[in-house]
Amino acid sequence: MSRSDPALHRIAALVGNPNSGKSALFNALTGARQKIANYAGVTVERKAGRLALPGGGSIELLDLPGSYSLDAASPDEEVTRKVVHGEFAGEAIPEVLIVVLDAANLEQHLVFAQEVLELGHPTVVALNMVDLAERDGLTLDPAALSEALGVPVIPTVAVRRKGITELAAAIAEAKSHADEALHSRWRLTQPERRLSAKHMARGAILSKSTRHTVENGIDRTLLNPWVGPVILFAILFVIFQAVFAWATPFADALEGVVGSFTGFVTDTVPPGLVRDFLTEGVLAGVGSVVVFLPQIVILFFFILLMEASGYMARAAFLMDRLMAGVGLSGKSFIPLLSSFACAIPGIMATRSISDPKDRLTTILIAPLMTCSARLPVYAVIIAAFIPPDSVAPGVGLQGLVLFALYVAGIVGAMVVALVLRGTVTKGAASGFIMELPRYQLPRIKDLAIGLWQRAWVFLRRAGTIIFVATIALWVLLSFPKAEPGESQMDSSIAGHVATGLAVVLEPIGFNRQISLALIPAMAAREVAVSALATTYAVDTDDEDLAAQAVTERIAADWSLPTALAFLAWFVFAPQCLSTIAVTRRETNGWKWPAFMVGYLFVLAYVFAGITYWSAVALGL
Ligand SMILES: Nc1nc2c(ncn2[C@@H]2O[C@H](COP(=O)(O)OP(=O)(O)OP(=O)(O)O)[C@@H](O)[C@H]2O)c(=O)[nH]1
Ligand SMILES: [Mg+2]
Repeated sequence: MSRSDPALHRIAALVGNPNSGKSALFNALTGARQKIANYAGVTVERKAGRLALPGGGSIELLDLPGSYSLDAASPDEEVTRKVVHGEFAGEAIPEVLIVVLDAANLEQHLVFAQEVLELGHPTVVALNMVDLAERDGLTLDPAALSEALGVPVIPTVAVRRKGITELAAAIAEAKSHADEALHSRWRLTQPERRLSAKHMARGAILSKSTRHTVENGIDRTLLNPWVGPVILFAILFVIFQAVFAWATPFADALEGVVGSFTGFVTDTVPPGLVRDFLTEGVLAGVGSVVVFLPQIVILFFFILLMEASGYMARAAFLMDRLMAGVGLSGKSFIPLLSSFACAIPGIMATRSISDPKDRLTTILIAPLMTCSARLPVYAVIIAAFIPPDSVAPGVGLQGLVLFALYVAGIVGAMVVALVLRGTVTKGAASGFIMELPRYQLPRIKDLAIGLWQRAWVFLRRAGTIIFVATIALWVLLSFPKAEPGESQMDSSIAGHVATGLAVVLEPIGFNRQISLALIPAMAAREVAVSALATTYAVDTDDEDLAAQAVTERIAADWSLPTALAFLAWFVFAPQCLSTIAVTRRETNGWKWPAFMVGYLFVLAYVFAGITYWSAVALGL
């Protein structure tokens, strides 16, 4: 299709990275004269408007979706590529391209700008958001940039209509050259574009404030390919140490409170069903979960701190390389990171991943990230079996084991991703460019609100889903009542179920208490802890023994290989129904949730088994 085909409209198009301000410029240039339709065959919006040119005449202006590259990755980018190449039927090649740059992120935005310029169309560059660049302490030199790019560069502030007239004039000027022959430029490779973007950005920046220089210096260290990951690893290590070291006094205090409640109920309520319900069901069960509140709060304190300070985006940037190694992009990092809180928001966050196979892979591995519901389970076993020793000054063994469990989940996820990308979700990895926010001192108030919200979510779970699941288990454990001389556990309904399950679970070292705890834990993982507490409380007639914390009962009752196998199980097992439900919703069917549950159970069983038998063989 020829550019001078008179049957077609003469058009100009706004292109640029996402969030550079294309739509804002589009609105400023066209005012209310807009038409919104869809591109043929795709759901991407075609936003067009009429731009009156200074000196008479007008041209149709297109607002294209943001893209990072003309090698289309997402449906949005595909539209941009087709439009600038004139591949859409009934759509002319744009006579003028307006490349929109974010002046505050110049280096990054210049990469795509060069790719557009290589097409050789008449082009104008809008250096947008100069107000934000100034706020960041950057003074830019549009003339130098224009020299380097070989096209006019117009500084603009779209939201304040600054530079709009100048931009329209430059578009009119470029349009008058539109009938000259195309002359494509030398094509660069992506790394070459990056390098020259760096030089051009440097040349266009006249001065920087000290703040900008300091931040760049910090980034040079934190984002250094060798030093950066070491620092990230060290930070995570400190976090997991703190989860144990700082929480202990608070957890002990909470345990004391639960203990005195139990004492109070035992003293005041006459023996019988009501007392058993309160002590064995409510206090032993729900109380055993609530004592983990300090650890949850400490973990989220650090996560919120990393988010608010701007470090989290840097961590994602560092992870991008690692992710590329297993066939995923850095885009998967944020969903996977959210999964450390809970897989449900994590899986929902995968909607931002454009490549469907990337997205599916990310959904399938999200449950392997250690969600906060697993923390109580890990913590209770670690407290029971791992002595609170120091392996080095300031390095506690318990924190180290917890750290190892988190790492095991991550490594597991990466290996699974690698396997999936080579088999069920085969395909090439897509590229990823991310904007790094500025560093900020976190505000105490925001942190406090964030922590309060997390703590409240946890307590609400304890009061609802965990409470209900624990009480249901208590009922199943308490009836029918045992004959004198029989154990309550053996005669109860739950006991019979456990005996049935033991056939499958005994080979991997699980005892009957564990078999029983795993079923209600499908509702929420923390229930495993409350279920164990209730099971042990029901299973004894000895008041003193019943009042003991679940940690002590487990320490006395389980072998170390069993405890380790239980931990290994929880690293992999798909232990919560809500995750399965959200996977069904996000993948539109039962196929992928079924696949996910299947592979996770197999991994959990195999790894728990391997752990158990290795530990037994080592004589632990
Ligand atoms: N301060 C400032 N903000 C701007 C400027 N131009 C745009 N913005 C804001 O930047 C944000 C992104 O602008 P959009 O116009 O939506 O960006 P876009 O390039 O169309 O983004 P996509 O359509 O996602 O590719 C909006 O919140 C705008 O209000 C500017 O010159 N200065
Ligand atoms: Mg837009």
